[in-house]
Amino acid sequence: MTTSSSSLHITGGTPLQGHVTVRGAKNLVPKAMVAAILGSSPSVLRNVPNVADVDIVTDLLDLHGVRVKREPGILTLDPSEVDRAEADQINVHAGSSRIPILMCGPLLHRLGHAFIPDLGGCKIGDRPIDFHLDALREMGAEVVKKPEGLYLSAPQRLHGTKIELPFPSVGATEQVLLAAVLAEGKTELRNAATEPEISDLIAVLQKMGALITVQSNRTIRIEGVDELQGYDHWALTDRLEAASWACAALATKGDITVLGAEQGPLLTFLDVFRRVGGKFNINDGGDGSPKSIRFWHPGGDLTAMALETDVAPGFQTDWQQPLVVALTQATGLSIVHERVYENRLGFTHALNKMGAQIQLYRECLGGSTCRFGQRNFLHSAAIAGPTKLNAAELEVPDLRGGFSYLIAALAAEGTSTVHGLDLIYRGYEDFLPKLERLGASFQPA
Ligand SMILES: CC(=O)N[C@H]1[C@@H](OP(=O)(O)OP(=O)(O)OC[C@H]2O[C@@H](n3ccc(=O)[nH]c3=O)[C@H](O)[C@@H]2O)O[C@H](CO)[C@@H](O)[C@@H]1O
Ligand SMILES: C=C(OP(=O)(O)O)C(=O)O
Repeated sequence: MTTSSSSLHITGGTPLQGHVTVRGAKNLVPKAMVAAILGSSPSVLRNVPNVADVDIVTDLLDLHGVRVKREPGILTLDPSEVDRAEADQINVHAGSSRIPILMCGPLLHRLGHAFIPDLGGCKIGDRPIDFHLDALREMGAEVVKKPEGLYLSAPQRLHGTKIELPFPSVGATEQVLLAAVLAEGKTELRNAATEPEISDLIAVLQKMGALITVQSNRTIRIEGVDELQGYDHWALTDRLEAASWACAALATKGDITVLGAEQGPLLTFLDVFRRVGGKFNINDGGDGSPKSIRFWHPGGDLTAMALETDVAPGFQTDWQQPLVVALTQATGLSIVHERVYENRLGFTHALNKMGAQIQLYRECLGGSTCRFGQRNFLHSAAIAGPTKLNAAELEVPDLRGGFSYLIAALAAEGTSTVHGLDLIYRGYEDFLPKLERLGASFQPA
């Protein structure tokens, strides 16, 4: 049954089987919406999922005078009357998403000033925004921090500069792109992130008329132009959601076909999935049918493995939590070294309550060192398996951790209760109807 309750009783033990459709990426769509502010004509964005960040950014754009028309899967964004919004109106969205910080460049270009509320997003580390603010200052912005949020102004047009990020941050790379495309002169960004969602944002900006050169050494060169047009763009599919369903298939001994999933952005995940013992079959749409990837557990034992999360093209940190649930069912000792966020393994305590054997370490396990090794964070895990999982009472800690608890409850024996499901709507469109169609057994708590 389908429910909008924020707590569920979930009865495990049934392999998930069937099809789910995955649409545009949570980590691209809201940013492409922000990019529309830069255009001097309307933009059209397609393959848009119903996730919370799209609602939040729709409202923020609306507050700034961007007219957003929503049809199923399609947004039309008209920025012809961009205007200032009051801090107290914007602050309705304080603490709800990470996207508002990316509005700095576009609002500075259009209005000369911007107000940015406190950011939200998953509590998986400190998540500072120093790289963002340093880059904006270097481009000529003035930033004033007040208790209610950040006030930015650019008395003159932002200007190009040379920036080197201390770490290839996704958000800071996007910040520089969105600020540099209309800046005066050239920007050189070194140590940039290269996630597929960034390539897709660059594709959006290129359609708008931006001059962006991507080099092979994490350097991006942007030559500012005087004007950008609107775009028409089909958002890339959410590779993070696709991988989550793959892990659900593996952990529940199921068989799930993810419609919309594409091989390219999932290459690294697919390699790990195969090494653990999962099977997959890729339909790249060559025969005219929709693109999809079928993921299944072939029976027999899964294989423990060591892996480290990393920036692209490495193993994406957002894949880590769902995979850990599957690794509790693998034979032997798996090692997971979380190198992107200092605090993304806390969700494993609840898995241990269910019967998993996961030990956390402050050291960098798995071969390489990272920024967190000398700083006392529990950022490596050793997972002994296979372990039978038993039902438990669970509270969703964050987006991926929450989906991981759903998987764990569906793999466990007995009926679990999962609270705080609202957080999962940040990144998983219609996840309850999808689970229902896959044969999951649940009811409102
Ligand atoms: C909305 C969105 O797209 N979220 C994604 C984005 O988050 P987000 O863009 O916030 O992640 P970043 O890549 O910026 O963060 C990576 C690391 O850099 C650090 N850092 C970042 C910025 C900064 O100014 N200072 C700083 O120290 C962070 O604390 C973190 O340890 O990329 C992450 C890494 O792929 C993903 O897990 C998130 O799903
Ligand atoms: C960490 C994530 O998202 P956000 O950056 O929006 O918190 C995520 O998608 O797993």
